[in-house]
Amino acid sequence: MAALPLIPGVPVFAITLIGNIGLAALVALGLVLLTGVGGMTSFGQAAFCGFGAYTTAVLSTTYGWSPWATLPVALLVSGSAAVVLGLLTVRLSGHFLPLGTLAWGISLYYLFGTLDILGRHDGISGIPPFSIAGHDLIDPRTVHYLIWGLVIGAAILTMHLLDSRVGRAIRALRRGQLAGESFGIDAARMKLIVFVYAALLAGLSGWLYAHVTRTVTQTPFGINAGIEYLFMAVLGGAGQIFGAVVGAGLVTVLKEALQRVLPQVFGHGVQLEAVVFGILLVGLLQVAREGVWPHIAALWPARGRPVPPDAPALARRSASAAPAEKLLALDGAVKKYGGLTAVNAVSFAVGRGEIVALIGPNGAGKSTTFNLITGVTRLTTGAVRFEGMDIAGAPPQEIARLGIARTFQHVKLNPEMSVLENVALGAHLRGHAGVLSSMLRLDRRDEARLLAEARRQIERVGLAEHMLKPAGSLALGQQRVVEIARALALDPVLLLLDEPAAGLRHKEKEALAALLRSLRAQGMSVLLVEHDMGFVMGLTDHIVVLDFGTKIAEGPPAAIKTNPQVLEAYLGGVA
Ligand SMILES: Nc1ncnc2c1ncn2[C@@H]1O[C@H](COP(=O)(O)OP(=O)(O)OP(=O)(O)O)[C@@H](O)[C@H]1O
Repeated sequence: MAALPLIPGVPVFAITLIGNIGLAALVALGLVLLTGVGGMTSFGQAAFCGFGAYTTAVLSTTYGWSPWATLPVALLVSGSAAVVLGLLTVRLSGHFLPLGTLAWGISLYYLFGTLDILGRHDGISGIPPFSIAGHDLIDPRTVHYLIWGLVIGAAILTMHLLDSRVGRAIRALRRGQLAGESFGIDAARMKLIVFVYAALLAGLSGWLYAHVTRTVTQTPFGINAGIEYLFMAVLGGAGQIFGAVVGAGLVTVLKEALQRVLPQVFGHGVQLEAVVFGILLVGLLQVAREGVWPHIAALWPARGRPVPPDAPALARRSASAAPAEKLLALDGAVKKYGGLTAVNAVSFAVGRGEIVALIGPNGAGKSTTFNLITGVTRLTTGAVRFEGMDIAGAPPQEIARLGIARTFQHVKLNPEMSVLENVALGAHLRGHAGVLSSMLRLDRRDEARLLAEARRQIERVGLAEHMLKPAGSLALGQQRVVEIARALALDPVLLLLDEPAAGLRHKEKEALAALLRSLRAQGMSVLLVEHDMGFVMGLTDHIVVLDFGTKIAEGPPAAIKTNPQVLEAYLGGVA
């Protein structure tokens, strides 16, 4: 890219077109993060370009500021607008989220064309060009370096961000919030961060655009442009950083080519560009659903990550403040769903260094009880105490912070992320790196310790050979074990395992039981839901039996085995 303007014979028109690709790529890059990685669809991204462009246009024409000096203000305005709109929008889910972005995208477009200070429909012209030491950067060949320098810089910073503690948290959002929240990730905050980040890139693009074209009107900041940017991100390969550049290139070149070729074929009276453009894009997406970039990337061998080297261990949780208390105690816990009582006045306790099983037939209320403990569902009445503290009503992030880690009945890993990265997500609360330090690569020591911890936990559960594979490529039983490693990476005091042995072979079950015994010997407590009675009876210290939401028995395995009520209700006479 850098050499392009130096190559003799490359026409200025081509350089200008490539500059436009760069401008679009900046916006698409934000969308890659927002939509492709974070799973939030935005049609309104062009409006943030508008904030950047109009801010610098007003400051540099009306107030005579230098274009360079307006950059921080342009970013501040775009970023502040994103905070306000993000607070309103990112909490929406499903189709409400894109509809919300459409709504403010349209509103802002009309606002830009209505305000006197922004020149109404005529916009603002006479914007000064960039200049360095008295030399104006008017020639597309020189502006080229500025545009592409910023695109490449933004791509590198974004790449760093994605490959970090914060990046893992952002990537985890796409598969639903619960798994991330259960490991202390504040999903609402993460979404807002991504939203603002994408808006800043769009604002940067708008700022550049204003001083490159030197005229700003509302047209490039409307919904049409917003849709086009989204197309670029999706077509290039949503979620792929270089996809943004490829998508921006494809859409910009295709539009340009159609505008040149079609009038020659069909005459100037027929405007078919939009129709043909639409058909071509839909066709391309049919062929390459994941976008174009993965197909390009497949042309050369993937560079695998190495197994992370050893690093100093992360700090461990300090000992409990109230060791005399039972670790976990449910006291008359009730959960009603309308007329159905899923959990009916259930009380039981888990002591320190104890393995307790919660058993019962399907629909007995076991998972609901788990959800009450982990803050996923709110109690109707009753209490849940952890180390003597009432934790009923605390959100999952807070529960994780206290040292309660869980696995899920329906595995909630990010299948595209490696086993290592999934497990590292479990150690999120034990790291400290934020957005800026991640982008600037100042997080490497923190990151090395998180990855080394993830590696240790993966080795501990016996999955070392699968460490670098995508989690989705493992057998379901192994994925459950990955979830256990992820839970262990939190450095928990209490481990909640929802059907950990489901899908495991006999040998794997034995290994799992040995692991849980060794955790118990180290003082960890485990509460597990399990249908495999052989596994439960041989492992646990105490069993709680639920039926139709009510506790019908509890005691040591030997007593439960022969309890007539349990045999009647749960084992149905099998034993
Ligand atoms: N969100 C919900 N809304 C309405 N009813 C629910 C909800 N979640 C659970 N239930 C009902 O509560 C009861 C207990 O369900 P729960 O999933 O806790 O049982 P379980 O013992 O975990 O069963 P399984 O072994 O099949 O997972 C069931 O009747 C279920 O249909």
